[in-house]
Amino acid sequence: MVEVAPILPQGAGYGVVVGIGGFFSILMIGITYFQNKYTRYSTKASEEFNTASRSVKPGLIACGVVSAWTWAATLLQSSTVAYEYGISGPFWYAGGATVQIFMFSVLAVKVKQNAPMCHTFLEIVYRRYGAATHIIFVCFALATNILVGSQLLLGGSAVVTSLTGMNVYAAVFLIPTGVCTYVVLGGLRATFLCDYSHTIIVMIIILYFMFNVYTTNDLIGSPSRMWELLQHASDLRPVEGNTAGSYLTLKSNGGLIFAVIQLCSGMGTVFLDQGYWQRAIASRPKTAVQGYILGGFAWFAVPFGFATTLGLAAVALTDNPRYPTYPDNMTDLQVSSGLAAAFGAETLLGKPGSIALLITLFMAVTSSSSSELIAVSSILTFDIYKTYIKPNARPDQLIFISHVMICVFGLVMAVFATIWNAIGISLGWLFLVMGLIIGGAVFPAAFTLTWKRQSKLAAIVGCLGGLAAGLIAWLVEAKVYYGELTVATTGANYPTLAGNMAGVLTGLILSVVISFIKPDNFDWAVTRSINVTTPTETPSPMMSEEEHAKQAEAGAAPLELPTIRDEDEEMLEDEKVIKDPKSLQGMFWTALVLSAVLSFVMDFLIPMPMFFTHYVFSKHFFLGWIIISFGWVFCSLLICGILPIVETRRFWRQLFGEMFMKAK
Ligand SMILES: NC(N)=O
Repeated sequence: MVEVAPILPQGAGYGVVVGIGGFFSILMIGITYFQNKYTRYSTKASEEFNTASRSVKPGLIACGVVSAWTWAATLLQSSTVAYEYGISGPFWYAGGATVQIFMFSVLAVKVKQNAPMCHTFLEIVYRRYGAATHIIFVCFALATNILVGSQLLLGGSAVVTSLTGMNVYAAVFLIPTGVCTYVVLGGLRATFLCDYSHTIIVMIIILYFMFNVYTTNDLIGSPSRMWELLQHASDLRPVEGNTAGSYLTLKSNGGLIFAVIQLCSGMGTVFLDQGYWQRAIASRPKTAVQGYILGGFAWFAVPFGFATTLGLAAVALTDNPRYPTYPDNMTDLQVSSGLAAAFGAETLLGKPGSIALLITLFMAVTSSSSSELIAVSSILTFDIYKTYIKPNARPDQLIFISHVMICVFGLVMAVFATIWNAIGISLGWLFLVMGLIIGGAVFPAAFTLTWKRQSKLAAIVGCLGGLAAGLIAWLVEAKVYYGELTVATTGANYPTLAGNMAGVLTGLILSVVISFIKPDNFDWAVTRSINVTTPTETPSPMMSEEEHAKQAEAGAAPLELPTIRDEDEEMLEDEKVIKDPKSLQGMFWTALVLSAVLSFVMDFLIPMPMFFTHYVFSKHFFLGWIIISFGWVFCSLLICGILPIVETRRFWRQLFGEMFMKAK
């Protein structure tokens, strides 16, 4: 696919993919051993495996959100839009996909109020609307996971292949193998711990690139030199639709179109991805909102910092003899495959840069894949197996099915990525198109949990009408505007913009109009009773006293250990909150106001004045922009790296005491 010779040997590709995957699997065995021995959360309990016992604190939730939302595309497509539109690309990539995480904080608190014991958002659909609607939503949810999962592998494998020459199909199948292993071993909680390490590594490598490019590199080395090189690139290759063709302006028509696509598509890929619901379900009730607001804030820095560095470096260095495609420009396929970042890293830093990129990309792909794997496994276990095949399944059967489904979905992701590779679908195409396929279900899904007036008819017609409108608008626009339907025309800006907007907005309009004509008046008590039909049937996420006694005989820790006492206390506190959903009403308003204000500031107040005034960044303004990007990445590192340790410091102190001093 790519004419540029790989800079690294094939062994580096296999080493990273197999070696790091193997390392994390071994780490997971260790974590699982200590979790089962020193805490009450047993990975053998299906509640713990799939919901982390609904006990995770906000720092780790924020980190998990960042990790799930950091795709290959977050690094690659953000650099592509930096390459295509200049400084506006990274801003819109980040701003256009952060607000959905902020908005999800509202759904997170609503889950705790209206369906606190659910495992998946689809269980809420089933209980509220019945089987037909449930099956439609399951199809949308699985389509979302398949599109996202295969897109992760498509982007990751393209760059691994470009950098190392590793066989692309080997990469596609080997990347999920290690992830499947560690997710099967550890379940959701242990996945959070791997998310933690992966996210920190990604952020440290982003800082490594940023410091190199903006402080020491011989080709750039300072913001002011980057500004000069971008000015020069604007003269050589002016950007159509940007003020004066400049790479240094937010007045970019292409950038703005991308922003709208990103907003619509991101709503689908957050609201319909069980991975984000799973993190809300795993949160402690009082802190779910914090987890999502902090997670959104922290995630912004990943594409913003990375693409403002490597994407812009690729623009600045395209006409440098060290650039891999020199003296040519990148081909459209290379750009669309997300190779701007790879070429930028290679030009700036040679082999060390390529290795750093390979590692950060692998971390991003594996941590978001782990989220997809356990999300789909929950859907297939609870929404298909338990709902339609074996309603009285025992916990050990549920765990077994969860394990099998993780492996099944790992294979499905790889098969779809293989298909995209074989038929010539690139990361950029898939990224722009996937939102229009799933967008119709965004608002019907959100309203299922938040709006008691949405009727069953409105939910169904909203989803299917949105899907039809999205597909029609997309294909008609491509045919009318370009005169033919090809991969190139269907992946272009205007058709994908039309499709994404039509999908999401039609779903919204149909759901609202139909619900107003004939509204439902749903009683949330019905969804609050999911999985808690009688007190004795309440599934315990913790080990029972008997289970614990059995484990204690086999060497597990006794129940009176401080770690275990604290876990019991937290569980009791959370149960009280869940029994009184009104106690979360303050959190709901906080989430609503914060997400609205932050979204407005991020996507309107900051960029629009610069867009409408056609402002081109001066050297000083660019310097300020870069300083902010550094500051933001550091803040994100604090949120994801330090906060989870601070909020669990008591646990770690007790755990080490129990492990090394045999404290009782
Ligand atoms: N997760 C995204 N949209 O990068």
